[in-house]
Amino acid sequence: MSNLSEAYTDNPLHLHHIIPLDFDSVRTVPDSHVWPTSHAFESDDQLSIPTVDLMDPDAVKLVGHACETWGVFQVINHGIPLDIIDEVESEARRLFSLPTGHKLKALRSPGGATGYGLARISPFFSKKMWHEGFTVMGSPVDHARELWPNDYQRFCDVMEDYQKKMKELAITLMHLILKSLDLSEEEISKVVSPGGASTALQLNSYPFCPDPSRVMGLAPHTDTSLLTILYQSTINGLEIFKDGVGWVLVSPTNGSLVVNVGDLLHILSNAQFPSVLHRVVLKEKQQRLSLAYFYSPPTDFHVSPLALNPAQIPLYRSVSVREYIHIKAKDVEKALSLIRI
Ligand SMILES: C=C1C[C@]23C[C@@]1(O)CC[C@H]2[C@@]12CCC[C@@](C)(C(=O)O1)[C@H]2[C@@H]3C(=O)O
Ligand SMILES: O=C(O)CCC(=O)C(=O)O
Ligand SMILES: [Fe+2]
Repeated sequence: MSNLSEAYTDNPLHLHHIIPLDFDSVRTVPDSHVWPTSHAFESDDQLSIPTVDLMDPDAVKLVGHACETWGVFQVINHGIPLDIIDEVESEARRLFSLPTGHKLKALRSPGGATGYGLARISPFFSKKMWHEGFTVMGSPVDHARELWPNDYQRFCDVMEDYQKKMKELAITLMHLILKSLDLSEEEISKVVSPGGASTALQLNSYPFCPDPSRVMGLAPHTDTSLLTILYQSTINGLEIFKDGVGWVLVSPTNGSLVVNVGDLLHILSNAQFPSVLHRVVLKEKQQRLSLAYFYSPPTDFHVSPLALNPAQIPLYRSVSVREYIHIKAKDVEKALSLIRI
């Protein structure tokens, strides 16, 4: 067993942690979705995460500094044509605007990884999130056929093309990031190779909400990946947690993509590049969409701290991607500390 989808089969979820609310029919927020209001919902909307121009000759240094100090940055001049992003967004809108009963035809199965449903972290929170997602790993044809038996090709073509482009960008970014850690080309090519990677594309929708200040779009979490490349359409909502500051809003900027450090890069960099805690709050009643692309090594790859100088001790034991997914499925909050030496 070595693909990402199979890595999730041993940790099946209960259906009530997969099936989203029937958002079409609710007029008020049900108690199951009301989160305690506290100062924690406040965020700093003045500070901004760094922006890195990928054409900048100093990109290696800039990317390294951003990973070290923020764990997240925006990229511009990333080479992803904006019309391709628009097409994915429009196909995602087509999917999420189907009636709830219809979307359930493509429901993620309890031991499955792909299809329509709640975020995987749902079981760890007592309140439900105001969110619905659709996970794609490679070809989405099986689920697309369930949704549109006679009209699934365009959705598949657009999703596959986007994943190809995202993979190229993820590889470019990984080279820059690992170079900034002073890894040799040989070491880099062990971690990053075009043929060998585990990847997933997550379409996120935060539906229209009658009372946005009482709900949580996506609860605070770190991503499991090496890195995640996120496109957020025009609506605010993404916040990252910065030590000493608190929650910082990441406003969408036209044409830029948000890159964040995931747990696997945290381990690989021996915590020099910490994975960033982030969440989505609803700032407006209107529906918000985002597209998250997760890039990781193959599931049988062992991740351990690299590029240590003689004075440094490894903070984490070696762990395969597959094992780390299992550990995180059991305890999302403690996963990193459970492999700490
Ligand atoms: C590859 C993946 C990362 C992810 C689990 C998944 O199989 C596909 C969905 C991803 C997502 C998106 C929302 C937040 C998150 C924590 C979750 O519950 O599902 C991430 C997962 C992750 O990074 O572990
Ligand atoms: O919707 C967003 O802006 C963030 C989504 C996210 O964090 C994720 O899919 O892991
Ligand atoms: Fe995330």
